[in-house]
Amino acid sequence: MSTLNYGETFALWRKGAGAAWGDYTRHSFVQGLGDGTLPRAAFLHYLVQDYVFLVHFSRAWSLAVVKSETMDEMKICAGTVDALVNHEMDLHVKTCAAEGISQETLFQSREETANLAYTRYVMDAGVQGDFLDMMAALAPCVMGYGEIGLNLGNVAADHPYADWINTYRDPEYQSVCTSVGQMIDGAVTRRLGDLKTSPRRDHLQGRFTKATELEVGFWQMGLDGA
Ligand SMILES: Cc1ncc(C[n+]2csc(CCO)c2C)c(N)n1
Repeated sequence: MSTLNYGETFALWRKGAGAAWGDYTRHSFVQGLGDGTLPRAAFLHYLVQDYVFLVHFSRAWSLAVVKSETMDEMKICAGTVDALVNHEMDLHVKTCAAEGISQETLFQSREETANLAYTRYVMDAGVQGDFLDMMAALAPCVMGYGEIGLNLGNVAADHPYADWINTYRDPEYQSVCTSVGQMIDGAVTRRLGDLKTSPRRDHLQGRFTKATELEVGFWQMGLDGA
């Protein structure tokens, strides 16, 4: 499985999350994206909420810049903030505009509880904890979408969700997952040595698993609110 090259720490956390990881990456929302049966209303509901999500996620990655201890950590985290603020959020605005959702509607959308819970959980991991607490809470988002993109595989150009799927299947996105995974491995070694024997192992696993569960809640919100 190509998730192997997302790093050792991720592999350990992914396994430790147990059933929650499959609930996230194989959620019925994801199956619907893959086979094209996801109702458009559910996708758009998700996209609008995801815009608000990305706003707060950018704030969280910015806090990770503050918590960085090396140039490598700082570069990856600052690069993610740049990608989110200057590229990915624009893409949401354009996709929504193409679907007849105005910028005004997007900006005024009400943040749903499942959405708020996830991003504020990640922010709090950083306020209360250190860089590793943040990485454990941020990793499911980055790596999960990479794995979902690979799982969904090659789709025809006229598939209704081809753009979405290809964004995450793309080698460019896959290499982001690899770099983030390497950076996390380095950050763990630097601070803890061997994660498997570290007293912080369970706490960090708890953060990763909780964030994974919050991703499940996010997909469910997309389906329920449509
Ligand atoms: C709910 C939700 N979870 C994950 C992502 C994916 N994602 C969010 S930020 C980012 C770039 C690196 O952090 C990626 C891939 C999303 N859009 N929405």
